[in-house]
Amino acid sequence: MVKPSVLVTRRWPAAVEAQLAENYDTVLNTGDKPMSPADIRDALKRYDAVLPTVTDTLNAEALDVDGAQTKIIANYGVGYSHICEPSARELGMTVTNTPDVLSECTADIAMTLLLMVARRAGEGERELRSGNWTGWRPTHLVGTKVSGKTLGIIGFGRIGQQMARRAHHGFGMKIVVQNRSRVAPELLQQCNATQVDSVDELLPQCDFVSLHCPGGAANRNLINARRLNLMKPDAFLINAARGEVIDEWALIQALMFEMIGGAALDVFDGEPRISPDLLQCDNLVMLPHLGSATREAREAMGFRVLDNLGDFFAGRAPRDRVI
Ligand SMILES: NC(=O)C1=CN([C@@H]2O[C@H](COP(=O)(O)OP(=O)(O)OC[C@H]3O[C@@H](n4cnc5c(N)ncnc54)[C@H](O)[C@@H]3O)[C@@H](O)[C@H]2O)C=CC1
Ligand SMILES: O=C(O)C(=O)CO
Repeated sequence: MVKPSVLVTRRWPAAVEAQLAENYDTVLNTGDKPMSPADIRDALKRYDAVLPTVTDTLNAEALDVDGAQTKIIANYGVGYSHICEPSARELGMTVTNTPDVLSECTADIAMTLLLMVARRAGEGERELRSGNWTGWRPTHLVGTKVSGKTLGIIGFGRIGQQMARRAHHGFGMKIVVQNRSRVAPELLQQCNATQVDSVDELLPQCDFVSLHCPGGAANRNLINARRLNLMKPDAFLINAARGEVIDEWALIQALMFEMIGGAALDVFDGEPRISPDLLQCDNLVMLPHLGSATREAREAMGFRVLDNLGDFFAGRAPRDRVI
């Protein structure tokens, strides 16, 4: 029997690549170079399945293909705002993602960011490594206490709920959530959380605000200059969602003029390009999109893609179909 042809756009964990090669006629991107929209368009004409990640652009231009061969785009990652939904639908392509298996690790990174920015850990490390540490003193790098403070979570889905658990059960934080739809009372009760009706209502109440909604056009600049102004002047903003959810220039202004206490980012608009202005902000912690970067999560994401492909090519509905 002829095996379906599969293109993997980046290197994946070895165990997953081996399994893919066994099950499918697999082409790996051994150089691990990001593919251009033109490369993607070409791949959509040649392979039964294309397996992209967040670094691939599958916008309307890339999906403007005549005679596409691809029937399934099985994304390696949970966020799929880099895939143009109307175009994929028009082409009749199935799109799947990899939810759940990375929720804990991504929440761990959001909690890491929260702690780092509150306790000025990035500044401390930079000082020490540059040889400028002159020793302990009562006024040195004094940060903000985390325990018992109020955390606002925007987007109370899988990762937002994991973040709430860590913050509430680990640090005794009070949790306030804002979600696009009403959250089941039993989910709120698990963290003694309260749901508010709008982002504007949430922001002024919180010492920390953590973003866990999807990216994409609908949430671009959800946190803009006006909303940054609604935050307490000593509050911190955490983003392990997508860069475009924050108006980056407005955030730079807020940080430079100390309109908020600080920010901590795992994701950036137009990453891996980083605005030079962000690099000037001392009250900012930055990580290079590490949310799901654990051996365990990255393998599980790959095996979840394999499950989705297995279902699809056996004629079953893939469990993680999103389009
Ligand atoms: N930093 C990283 O490495 C990672 C980032 N992510 C990002 O995290 C996002 C969330 O992932 P999951 O929790 O699995 O998704 P999910 O779908 O379980 O949760 C997202 C929640 O956000 C809500 N939402 C959407 N728009 C909203 C808005 N404007 N205001 C308030 N709530 C809104 C939805 O109703 C949903 O409950 C992904 O879409 C992805 O972009 C995911 C994994 C790793
Ligand atoms: O899964 C995602 O959406 C990521 O950003 C990378 O894990």
